[in-house]
Amino acid sequence: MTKIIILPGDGIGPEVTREAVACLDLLSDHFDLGFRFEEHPFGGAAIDACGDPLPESTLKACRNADAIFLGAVGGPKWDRAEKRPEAGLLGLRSALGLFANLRPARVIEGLEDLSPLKAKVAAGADVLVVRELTGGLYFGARTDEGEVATDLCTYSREEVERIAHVAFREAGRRGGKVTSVDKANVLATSKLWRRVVEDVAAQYPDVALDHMYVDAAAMALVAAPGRFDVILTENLFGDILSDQLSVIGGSIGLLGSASRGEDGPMMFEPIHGSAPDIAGLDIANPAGAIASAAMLLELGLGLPEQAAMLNNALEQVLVDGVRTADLGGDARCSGFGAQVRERLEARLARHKAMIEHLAINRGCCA
Ligand SMILES: NC(=O)C1=CN([C@@H]2O[C@H](COP(=O)(O)OP(=O)(O)OC[C@H]3O[C@@H](n4cnc5c(N)ncnc54)[C@H](O)[C@@H]3O)[C@@H](O)[C@H]2O)C=CC1
Ligand SMILES: CC(C)CC(=O)C(=O)O
Ligand SMILES: [Mg+2]
Repeated sequence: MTKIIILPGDGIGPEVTREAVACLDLLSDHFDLGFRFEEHPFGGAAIDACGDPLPESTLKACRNADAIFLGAVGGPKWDRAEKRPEAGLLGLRSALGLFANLRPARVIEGLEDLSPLKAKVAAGADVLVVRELTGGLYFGARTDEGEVATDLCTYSREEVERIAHVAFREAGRRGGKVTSVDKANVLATSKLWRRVVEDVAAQYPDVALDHMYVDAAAMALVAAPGRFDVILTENLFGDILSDQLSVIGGSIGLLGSASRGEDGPMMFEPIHGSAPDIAGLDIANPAGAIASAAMLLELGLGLPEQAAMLNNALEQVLVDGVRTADLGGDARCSGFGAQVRERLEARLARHKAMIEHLAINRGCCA
């Protein structure tokens, strides 16, 4: 039995999560993977249920899970809540030690028209953002004295080292290049970041390293996304740059992500938020959630064959021209999910036929 904790959250979170989990369920049935899905309150929904965005029971279930899947949290309903839904998300990432957040983005071949960039600029763009997830401004001390407020940004050598190792290892498996993004012309934390990244780079002679200031990197991402392979950056910069990067492939609704720590269960979530402006309308794009489910299969559970099947089915739906509103179409969230499962079922049927064919042949030869 494989226990997968589901945190649908708020806004479009439950809508996109439903589509992704249905894909996982289909694969579990076909391959007899024994997935058991356990849903828990989280974010605004948990505030409504018990006054806490991260209830103790939810955290306990996550700690004991094989993998965690999250929709999204937040929304205007809780803007004035004593503890906001987003505090639950930061608390969960921190409690599970999920310091590394991987956000891959690419322009799919033949789908350059989805990019707002010129086809020539977009072609071949394939970037992995490795975002530090449990340090920096989001986790520093805050003060708010009414007319003056502060947020403290802190990074230690150890925090930079461990995320840098993740980025260099990923680059070694991909295009062999890390671009470290900071603001080392101004910020002390960025100066430390750059020194430590240089030190770690010395251990990876086959991976090229360059540095960019975050403002120039934001510009280069839209001017020449093809120059990047792995972007290594801190929490705030990674949050902002990955939303920007998502548009290069078409829409924020397309991107999934994986978060991991030194050990323990990994967490998977689309990079978007709860999108209150479209919640409840069944028009959200579930592709990012489904891509996150594929990452869960591959990185969380070590099932690359099943992950590839799901990714192929997802890509085929886009190649076939099915588009949700964010991509200029009129497909529904549920309809898009159903189309992915239809393509997936066709692949599973072919897989079953192939296994039966091999079994018959083996029987003949025995
Ligand atoms: N991981 C999480 O749970 C995150 C939560 N949030 C929270 O979500 C709430 C809304 O934040 P926003 O700044 O509006 O960011 P957002 O990512 O929710 O939405 C930004 C824009 O993108 C669109 N969009 C997002 N996902 C989409 C999808 N799957 N399909 C089609 N369109 C999509 C939305 O309609 C909106 O116009 C806030 O409370 C914020 O704190 C924001 C980012 C991440
Ligand atoms: C609460 C926020 C830090 C969530 C977010 O925007 C993200 O992780 O992408
Ligand atoms: Mg974000």
